[in-house]
Amino acid sequence: MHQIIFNYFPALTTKQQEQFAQIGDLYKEWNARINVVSRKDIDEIYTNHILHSLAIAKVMEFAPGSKILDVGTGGGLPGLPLAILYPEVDFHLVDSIGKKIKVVNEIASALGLNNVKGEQKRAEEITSKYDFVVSRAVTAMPRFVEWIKGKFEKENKNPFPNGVLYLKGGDLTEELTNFPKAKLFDISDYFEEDFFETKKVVYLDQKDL
Ligand SMILES: C[S@@+](CC[C@H](N)C(=O)[O-])C[C@H]1O[C@@H](n2cnc3c(N)ncnc32)[C@H](O)[C@@H]1O
Repeated sequence: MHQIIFNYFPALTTKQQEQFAQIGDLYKEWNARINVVSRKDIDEIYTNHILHSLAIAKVMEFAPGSKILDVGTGGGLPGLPLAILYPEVDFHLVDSIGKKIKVVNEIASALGLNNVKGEQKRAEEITSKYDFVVSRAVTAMPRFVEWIKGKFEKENKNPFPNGVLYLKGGDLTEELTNFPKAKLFDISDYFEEDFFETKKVVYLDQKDL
């Protein structure tokens, strides 16, 4: 099942391959105790959750030394798969619910990820600065932007200027009315599974928030 990750990311190191091979079982074990992904979806963990998270990496590669915030990470999505892919990038994963953060930290520790900090916190309370903010399925863009405005480093070290990379599905026309400069990337351009047919990565430059 994890083979799908190797197919789309053929340059993984042995360590990364081992981590991706392990993460599915870790999610299955933890999800039986603390619900972090829909239980009817857990058998599709590699496609619907792990590969979906990695769509962000197909849009833009994070430069080593970047600092990334994952807001409303739940059980660590998209942050944990991205942290495996980018061991030299620092990931701060926050969620307002403590038991979800327990799952994040347990999985990060079982995988030996030392570039992940999971913290129980509301997005609005964060005071640090980041190069990018990533997220999936947390809230509509206008509210999300209110939470994370002003939390960006000024200096850009990545291919795109610092900003937001948000995993979204469905019709975004209304949600993005106030963000005319948002760039939409179709995930179906990178991954052929039907699940990705209507799914997108939305990029917003922090200057346009
Ligand atoms: C539908 S879940 C998505 C979780 C994860 N991103 C995923 O895709 O599997 C939304 C998460 O956002 C969290 N959340 C909602 N409002 C938040 C806030 N203001 N600050 C931090 N987390 C928040 C919730 O606790 C919940 O875990």
